Amino acid sequence: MRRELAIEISRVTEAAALAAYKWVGRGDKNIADGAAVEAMRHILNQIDIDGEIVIGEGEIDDAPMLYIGEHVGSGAGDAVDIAVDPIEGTRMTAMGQSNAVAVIAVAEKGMFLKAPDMYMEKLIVGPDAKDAIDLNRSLEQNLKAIAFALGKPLNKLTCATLAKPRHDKAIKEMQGLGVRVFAIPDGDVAASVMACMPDSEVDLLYCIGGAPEGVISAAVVRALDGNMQARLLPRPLVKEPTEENIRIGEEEVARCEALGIKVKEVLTLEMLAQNDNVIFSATGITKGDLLEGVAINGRLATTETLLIRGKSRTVRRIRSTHYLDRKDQALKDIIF
Ligand SMILES: O=P(O)(O)OC[C@H]1O[C@](O)(COP(=O)(O)O)[C@@H](O)[C@@H]1O
Repeated sequence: MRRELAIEISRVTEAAALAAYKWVGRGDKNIADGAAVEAMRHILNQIDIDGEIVIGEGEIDDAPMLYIGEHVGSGAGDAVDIAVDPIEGTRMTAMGQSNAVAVIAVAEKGMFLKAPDMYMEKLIVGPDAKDAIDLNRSLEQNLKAIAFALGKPLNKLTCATLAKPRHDKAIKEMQGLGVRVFAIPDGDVAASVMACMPDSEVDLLYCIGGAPEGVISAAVVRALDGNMQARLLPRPLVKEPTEENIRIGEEEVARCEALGIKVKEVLTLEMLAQNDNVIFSATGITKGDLLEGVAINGRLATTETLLIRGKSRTVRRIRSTHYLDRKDQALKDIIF
């Protein structure tokens, strides 16, 4: 992938964040998501790539834009696979809460696992603990191995997770071992980035979240030389085993089988993102632990973007000032 593509990709998440901002705190996550999707697609189609969405907004039947299999870009240039989450934290956006981001990951063709939209158990660490994780072992064994690799006692270890009832037991267990737990309401991609960033106080991420978010996280883990292991979990193993959830679970297993993936089997980082020639871009929508949110003052908007290019392992923080009246008309129609 040509080097300049990274900068062009950062414009995609900037546009999505600006579009989402209009809907921050307005209570409708679907409208917010729709605006971010439209903005993302608009900019993607201006870029010289032969891109295919492999992690997106769903199948063609239920997602009019950025559906899985959709081709984006001018068709000229690098053939790439693209994983998008136009709003990672739709509920936070709708409720005006912190930590919502727009994210995208781009890789060479065929490098991302085409994971179905189901739950995924994820364990992520940064470079210094990359050899310490094994999802076949217990959480306690993993925490001890990570602490040992980092040369610190368990009570100096910090784990990010999602504050969901399904994690109550794990959170209690970790806290019982003395581990400090940051349980955020939503948004495990940003937390995954923090687990791998050299200047972050988060040592690991452990949670059950979305598989699409897991693949996007794998891209950034790859780029930052961390490690990740994961397991796809059918819905009844995560939610109440109601009739509906059992039916969904059976569909998920069938999807996985069709893709040649075994549910509940440990997936390594190499299976999730096959090499580190990836581009990852995230722009803050609302202010968060990782990024500043969008701020608009009259015709001026500022955004903060984290842009990571795996090949060179360059991490850029880009603070942009946008003169909104100079944007092209199609983008203005989405943003205003
Ligand atoms: O809301 P659930 O079902 O617990 O799913 C968890 C997933 O939802 C999120 O918290 C938010 O995702 P969206 O905003 O894209 O829906 C993800 O970060 C996480 O992986």
